[in-house]
Amino acid sequence: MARIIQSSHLIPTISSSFLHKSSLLFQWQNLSKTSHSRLLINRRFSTARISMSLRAGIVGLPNVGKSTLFNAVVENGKAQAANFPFCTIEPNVGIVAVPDPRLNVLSELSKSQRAVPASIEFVDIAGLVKGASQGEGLGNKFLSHIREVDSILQVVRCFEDNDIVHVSGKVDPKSDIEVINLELVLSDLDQVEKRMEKLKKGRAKDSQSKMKEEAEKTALEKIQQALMDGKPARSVPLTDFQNDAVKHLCLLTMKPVIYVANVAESDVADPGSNPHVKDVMNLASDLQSGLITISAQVEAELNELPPEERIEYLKSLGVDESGLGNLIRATYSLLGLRTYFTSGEKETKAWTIQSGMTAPQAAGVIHSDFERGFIRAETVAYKDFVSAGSFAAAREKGLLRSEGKDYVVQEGDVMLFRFNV
Ligand SMILES: Nc1ncnc2c1ncn2[C@@H]1O[C@H](COP(=O)(O)OP(=O)(O)OP(=O)(O)O)[C@@H](O)[C@H]1O
Ligand SMILES: [Mg+2]
Repeated sequence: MARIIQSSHLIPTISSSFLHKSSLLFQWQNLSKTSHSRLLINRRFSTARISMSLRAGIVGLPNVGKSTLFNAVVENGKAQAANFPFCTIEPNVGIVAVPDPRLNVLSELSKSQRAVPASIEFVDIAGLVKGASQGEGLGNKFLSHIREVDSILQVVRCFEDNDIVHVSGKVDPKSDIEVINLELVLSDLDQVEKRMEKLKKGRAKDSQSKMKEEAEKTALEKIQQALMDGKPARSVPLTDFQNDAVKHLCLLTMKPVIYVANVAESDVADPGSNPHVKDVMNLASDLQSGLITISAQVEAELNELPPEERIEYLKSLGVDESGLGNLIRATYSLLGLRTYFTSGEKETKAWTIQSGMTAPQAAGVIHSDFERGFIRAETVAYKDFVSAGSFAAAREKGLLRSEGKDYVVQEGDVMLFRFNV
């Protein structure tokens, strides 16, 4: 319930008529010469679920700074994006704007009434403990929360503080990371084995489903082997078809991970000198994952200060800026996310897609109907849009391309979708 209320904050123009397709269609501008196709000038619509916002789950052992980081990101999001319909959906889910200067440039050129940045949903997940996959702690419940996110930010404690209890008695990032990763691996293994048992019954009737079942079985055998070796599912090379076949399992170790080394105030200026951070760095690189160093505590304290005192505080720590903007941008790019824009008089909007998405898939981020009925996408590169000044001018100059369903959307494309539903 809270989600839906807050969604309407995020996209204030969603009204109850959104639910009625006919009225929704009525508002789309029909610029097509054929009576069936419509040209969408993206404006007011998004799915009731906030589909442009991908979810990053903040995961880690208890007491490592997850909530401190979450609160800092969310509070800062509010402060940094006064114009952004930012919201906390539930106490532990918050939406944060992704800073992007291109948005305002496009918005000014199109004389848009408003500019809506891309966003990431951050989810603060309760601490995992050893044995979680066997139901220890709050075990399976929290593993299921991780299953729902698109990517994982694994917070690793790199600060020493005798007053703050460490569940295993001492600060040891390598062991902490291993504990978490083992729980994720064990949970996936359980899931994979249950699924393999089911697949043995071979329920597929037609040849298409049989092929899919076979692909799933082959993929699961490979994944099972990797998991038994303690390796994540994402380390297994799979074909696109196999990947698709196992997607429904939402395996935890298939999700991209960024390690967040949470350091003490005294390490902010030179985190690399902290041996715990070095350990995390080495592991992150071995595990082909990203790494961000931040002090959740400093970020939380910065939020408490009036703006003029923030600069003083940062200076006293030997740094120029807060690490949060960086964290958000890094999360966005390390997760292979890309931005495309829609730009019109009503609104200029940045949409988030996964790298490699085709034009219909990108259209589907706005609404599933646009993917289903996709015909083509009028596309212009960001810099060409800026040099021409508008879609019409870009068309006149031959900079506007008409792209079909196989077109892979490029970073910064400005797009108009033609579709037929
Ligand atoms: N970089 C840091 N330096 C010093 N103290 C920190 C730092 N980050 C967090 N803390 C402190 O660590 C304690 C635990 O933080 P927090 O509640 O955010 O942990 P958590 O991972 O959310 O724990 P739980 O799993 O129990 O929810 C708090 O007292 C917080 O102020
Ligand atoms: Mg917490």
